[in-house]
Amino acid sequence: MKPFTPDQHQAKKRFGQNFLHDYGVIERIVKCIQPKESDNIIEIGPGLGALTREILPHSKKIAVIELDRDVIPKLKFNCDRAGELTIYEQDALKTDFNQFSQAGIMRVVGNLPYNISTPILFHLFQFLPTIQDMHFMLQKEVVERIVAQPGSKTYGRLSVMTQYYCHAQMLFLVPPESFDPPPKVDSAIVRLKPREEKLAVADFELFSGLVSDAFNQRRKTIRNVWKKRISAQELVDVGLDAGARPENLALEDFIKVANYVASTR
Ligand SMILES: C[S@@+](CC[C@H](N)C(=O)[O-])C[C@H]1O[C@@H](n2cnc3c(N)ncnc32)[C@H](O)[C@@H]1O
Repeated sequence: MKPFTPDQHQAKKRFGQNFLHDYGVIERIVKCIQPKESDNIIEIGPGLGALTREILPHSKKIAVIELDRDVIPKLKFNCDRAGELTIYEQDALKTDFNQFSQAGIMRVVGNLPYNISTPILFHLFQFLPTIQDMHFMLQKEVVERIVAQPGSKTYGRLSVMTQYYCHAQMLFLVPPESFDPPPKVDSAIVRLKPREEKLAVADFELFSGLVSDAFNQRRKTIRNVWKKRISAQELVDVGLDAGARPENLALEDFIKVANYVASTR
């Protein structure tokens, strides 16, 4: 394989560019992904190809989505079999991922630009029926929020909504020195597997709205947070403590409340 030359490009802050150069970390990510020849891999933000060039020897179908057109020639230069890559020079946030599903169920990977990682996750949640799994490098705090359980400080809207869609697992931490330039934060790899069985939510908009309202006022009790939607007695009737705080409710509790409110309209 060609030597990797990540110093060939001046990183652009506005694109969240922190290029991975730690080979040990790259190898560990590839081991976690376990790419197979028949996989339909979609990489978001390949940059200079640190990950791409290590996945290419394993998989035949790789599509990459990169917003910064200046890195594309360097990405091609760094990859031994660049001709086998399908390159989309576009914004992942505006990409219709259904277009890739003709090549089979997708495996989405990427060392995401941290400034837009949450919007990218919510964008991808629209395409879950055609996604097998996702492996992302994100800011460590974001991964902690994704996998957080009720009662923890980091548990919030991102935890509930991600866990509604997916099983989430933090795989390992990555220090700033593994990147060039080093970010100001620690990073972590997360694996997201879409739930095989969709959870029974009667009205998704209502559920999502109740979750947002709850965590926008996380210090209040649920009786107060939702007083216009459901009474304290009704909360007790669905099996909840009306004096609990949103951070103490499990995903299933939010669903119970949402389905109850939906049934009373
Ligand atoms: C953190 S860097 C990772 C680069 C490379 N994968 C690596 O690990 O070294 C994020 C990459 O995402 C690209 N990017 C930023 N915003 C994007 C967007 N909206 N859509 C697609 N790619 C984007 C950046 O240009 C950059 O190449």
